[in-house]
Amino acid sequence: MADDGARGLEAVLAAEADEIERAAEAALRPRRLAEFVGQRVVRDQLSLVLDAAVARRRPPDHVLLSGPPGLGKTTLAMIIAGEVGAALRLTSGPAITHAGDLAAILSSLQENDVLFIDEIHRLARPAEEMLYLAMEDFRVDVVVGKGAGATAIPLSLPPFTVVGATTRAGLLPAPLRDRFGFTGHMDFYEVEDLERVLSRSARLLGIPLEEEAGHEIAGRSRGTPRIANRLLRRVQDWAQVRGTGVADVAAAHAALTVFEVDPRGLDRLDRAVLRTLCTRFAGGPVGLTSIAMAIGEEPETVETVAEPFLLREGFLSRTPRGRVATPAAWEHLGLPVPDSGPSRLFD
Ligand SMILES: Nc1ncnc2c1ncn2[C@@H]1O[C@H](COP(=O)(O)OP(=O)(O)OP(=O)(O)O)[C@@H](O)[C@H]1O
Repeated sequence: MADDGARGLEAVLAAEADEIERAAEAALRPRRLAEFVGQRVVRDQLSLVLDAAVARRRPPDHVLLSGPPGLGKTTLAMIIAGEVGAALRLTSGPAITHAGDLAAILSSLQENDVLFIDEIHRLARPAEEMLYLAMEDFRVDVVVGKGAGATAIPLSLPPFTVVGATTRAGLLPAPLRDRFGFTGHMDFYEVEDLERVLSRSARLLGIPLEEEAGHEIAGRSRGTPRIANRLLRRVQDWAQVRGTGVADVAAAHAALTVFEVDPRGLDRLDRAVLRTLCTRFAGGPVGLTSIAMAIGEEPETVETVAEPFLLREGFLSRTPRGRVATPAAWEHLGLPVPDSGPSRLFD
């Protein structure tokens, strides 16, 4: 009982912390495309699509944004709505458990609304089918009644735009993917772009940020603006509570040490994945689920949060037989690289 109570409290505290994080994040979101840093290709493509829509006085084509978490997909959806002067409705694949939930959302849309569906790859199949009819024909069949007496009443919808976000475009069924007029592939940010994100955020947070400190934080942010902003807020905490009130390089080093973000930007989760792979599974190959279970995480968290970064940084390799730690991973953890290490990659 006491344990349940403690877990309950932990969940409440975690939810509150999440809420605070989300509010802090929202305050730092760019509102216009011109303020959106980096992702030059997607920005250019979007700007063309949006300008054309405004010129034609038509809602823009449906847009799919794909890429790892925290790169700005939600921000871009908000920007799309803002740039064309439309209202934004937000939902997500996991929130729509029945086709009826989606029918309710669709039938309440106003002309030109932008409907943002986060994690669109997690929509249930019946909802997915309803969505592509709505996207193509601006129509939804509302089912009235139950069993043999049920009838589908077609309801026309006003023109609207779907912005779908996915961390895994490959999981989207082709018929749904094909309904999007444009897919923006978002990639990790360069350090220089993150430095620009940080200096903008520091201005908004009212904390003086020294250039060298900005460079240090950006280098440890795993190519991800969400992480850059989060680390900046921790550096701000340190600077204001234990430092001089300025986010200088000493504050950056000290705060990032306290929060266990190492010089290559690996955090606890990344290191847990690598350490488990090296010490419990002898460097692999090993399946994703085994790694996730060994560290008490969801396979999806390991796959979408830690793995893309570890792959990109050359710490991990994916083979048909499972994940393998590269020599760089052993070295980073300060472990001797096993002789057979490199050759196992090519088993
Ligand atoms: N290009 C950018 N310029 C400035 N800030 C950015 C940029 N991209 C993202 N951010 C900031 O990073 C944070 C996370 O962005 P956002 O929520 O849009 O990411 P996301 O890709 O939708 O993530 P998820 O898929 O996990 O919801 C926001 O606070 C936003 O202000």
